[in-house]
Amino acid sequence: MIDELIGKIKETGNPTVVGLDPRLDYIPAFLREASYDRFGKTLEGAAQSFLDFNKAIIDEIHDLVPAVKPQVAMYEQYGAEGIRAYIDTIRYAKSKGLVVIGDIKRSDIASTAEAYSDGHIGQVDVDGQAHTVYREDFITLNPYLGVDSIEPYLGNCDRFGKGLFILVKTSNPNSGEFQDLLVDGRPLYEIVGAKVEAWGEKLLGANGYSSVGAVVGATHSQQGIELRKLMPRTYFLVPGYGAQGATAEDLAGCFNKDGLGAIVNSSRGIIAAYTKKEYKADFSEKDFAKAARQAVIHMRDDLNRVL
Ligand SMILES: O=C(O)c1cc(=O)[nH]c(=O)n1[C@@H]1O[C@H](COP(=O)(O)O)[C@@H](O)[C@H]1O
Repeated sequence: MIDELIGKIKETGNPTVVGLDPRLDYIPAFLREASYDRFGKTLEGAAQSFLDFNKAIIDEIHDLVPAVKPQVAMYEQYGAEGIRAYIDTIRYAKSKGLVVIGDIKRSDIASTAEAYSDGHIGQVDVDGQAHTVYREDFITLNPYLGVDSIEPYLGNCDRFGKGLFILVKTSNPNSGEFQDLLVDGRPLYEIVGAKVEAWGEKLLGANGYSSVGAVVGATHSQQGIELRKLMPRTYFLVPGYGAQGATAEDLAGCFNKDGLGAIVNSSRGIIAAYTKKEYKADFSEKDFAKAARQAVIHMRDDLNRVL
């Protein structure tokens, strides 16, 4: 799967991932009202407004970016209806040629991980009848339980041509609480990074990168530089640009000299761009998706400036 992602990055000349993290707060009122007219102020009403919002944004950005990253929590909180919107968002994004990174951050013992893995990136069996369910291309994982908790996903990556992004150094302010602890004189995130690089060795693609990637927060620029050296074959998913305060300069060290090696996510900074003062003058609420397109162009140019 990493080669498909790299192909799309080269085709668009853009390492930007649009994070599809919808919240009712920034679904434009006209979209929410249209959905409530059909379904009332119900879970279905919320979920339908998310799907309408995502589709409009995907229509505007699919030619500009390689990938989208729906964050499952935003959908899951609305129950079955929310999950339906998550699945329908994945289907729609893929129908437009986008690579889909399902941000599900799962972690459990192997027998349970197998169920997550089969549902998201493999297939499930119903008495001899195989079904593919969520169909993300990549998913995010938490490695805290160790290699046996990751193996069920590695197997499905190989079998179904999928990929992973595994948390190594996260973008949040307290990520150092555990991740920076020194173990035999080495920070834990480095030990995890070396493991992720090793886990990916069997899934190397034609471009020399593995389908087993790492999440490395843009907010920790020095660690990004160190991890880039330590993990030459691992692609980085880099969140934290924009709404969390990281700049293009902060994350430049996550890339290799050839401009590959990392994709950078922005969620609120793109999908809620129309609410921000720098876009308000040019884009009304009705033009929220066009504002998102403009924000993607701005981010693409900003990233390419430092590559
Ligand atoms: O795995 C992630 O994508 C992730 C890891 C991390 O360390 N930090 C982080 O912010 N994320 C996700 O990236 C997105 C960031 O959203 P914005 O801050 O709105 O751009 C959210 O979906 C987070 O869940």
